[in-house]
Amino acid sequence: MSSLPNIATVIGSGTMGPGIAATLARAGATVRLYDISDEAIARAEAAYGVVTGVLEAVGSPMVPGGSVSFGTDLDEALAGTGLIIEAVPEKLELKQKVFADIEARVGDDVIIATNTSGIPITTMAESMTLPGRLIGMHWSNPPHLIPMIEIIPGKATDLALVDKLAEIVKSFNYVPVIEKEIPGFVENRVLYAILRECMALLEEGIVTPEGLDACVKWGIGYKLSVVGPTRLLDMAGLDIYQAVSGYLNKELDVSTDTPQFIKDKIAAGQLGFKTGGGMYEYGEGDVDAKRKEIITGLIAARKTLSSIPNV
Ligand SMILES: NC(=O)C1=CN([C@@H]2O[C@H](COP(=O)(O)OP(=O)(O)OC[C@H]3O[C@@H](n4cnc5c(N)ncnc54)[C@H](O)[C@@H]3O)[C@@H](O)[C@H]2O)C=CC1
Ligand SMILES: Cc1ncc(C(=O)O)c(C(=O)O)c1O
Repeated sequence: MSSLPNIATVIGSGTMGPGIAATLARAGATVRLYDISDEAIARAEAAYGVVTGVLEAVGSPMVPGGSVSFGTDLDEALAGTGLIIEAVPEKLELKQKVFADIEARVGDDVIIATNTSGIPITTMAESMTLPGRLIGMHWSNPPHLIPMIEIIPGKATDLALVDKLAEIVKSFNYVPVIEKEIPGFVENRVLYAILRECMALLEEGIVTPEGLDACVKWGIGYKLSVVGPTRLLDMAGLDIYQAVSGYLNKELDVSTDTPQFIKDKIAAGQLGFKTGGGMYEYGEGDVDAKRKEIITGLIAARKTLSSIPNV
């Protein structure tokens, strides 16, 4: 019998919600996708169609009986649910308010998971009536394509939940990675270490954005998609790592704030795809074309990576 509850609820239907909901539905769950905004729900219904096409394209197995419904009624969204995944904006007070609204409506045994990118679970749970039921469940974007989920218990989390959630994640063929709590968790700590150095190299004019993307994609991304960083050290030689890290680590960027040029872009309304310009400029139709290219590339890469041994 699947460990995935029959009914699951996703709270927040923005960038992450539709892909999470579709993944759970594909595994057989009746999923309710809830948002406070009618516009967000309308966008999510459209996004769900696209996501379903992507899941077909990667050959994601479909367990009969799964479905997604969309709505702005919280009572309806939570009725009979066994698993709630919160995916509202990354603001502590907002998330705590959402947890209070949920706890007032569901039984004590319902799991509440948060897709926070890195706010400590312990801090979020402080305002809860039953803090033991909150657990971090960090999906990576796009959530219907990246088959890995970080599981992070806070100090108060009931430890039985860790194994239970890991089984749920395995039930839809994703890899659960169980971690100790630390700000940013593991994935974003590694990603943000890379991004910090990348932004410093751009700011200092060491490399162009095109050059940086090519270097990181082929020199680092391609390799690391096949061999993880620990195995990579064995491949390179620990002596080489010692020799290079001995002079290089002290040269790496250690700034603690967001780079000024990024702040300037944000102040000028340049947020990336969502505003038609960011690190790159996009003309008419370019954003849609780039999004398609990225999804097509991720589908092809996932198929290939799934067919080779896990080294
Ligand atoms: N965007 C990304 O690449 C990733 C985001 N995350 C995390 O997932 C969470 C959600 O992120 P996104 O989907 O990007 O955010 P988003 O801003 O795209 O969507 C959030 C949605 O929540 C809705 N919302 C706001 N208040 C609400 C409430 N009280 N009840 C229900 N819905 C409410 C908004 O209307 C919006 O549709 C954040 O914690 C974020 O840090 C995690 C992994 C990747
Ligand atoms: C830039 C960036 N920041 C955060 C996240 C996240 O995992 O929360 C992602 C992502 O890809 O998932 C990201 O790209």
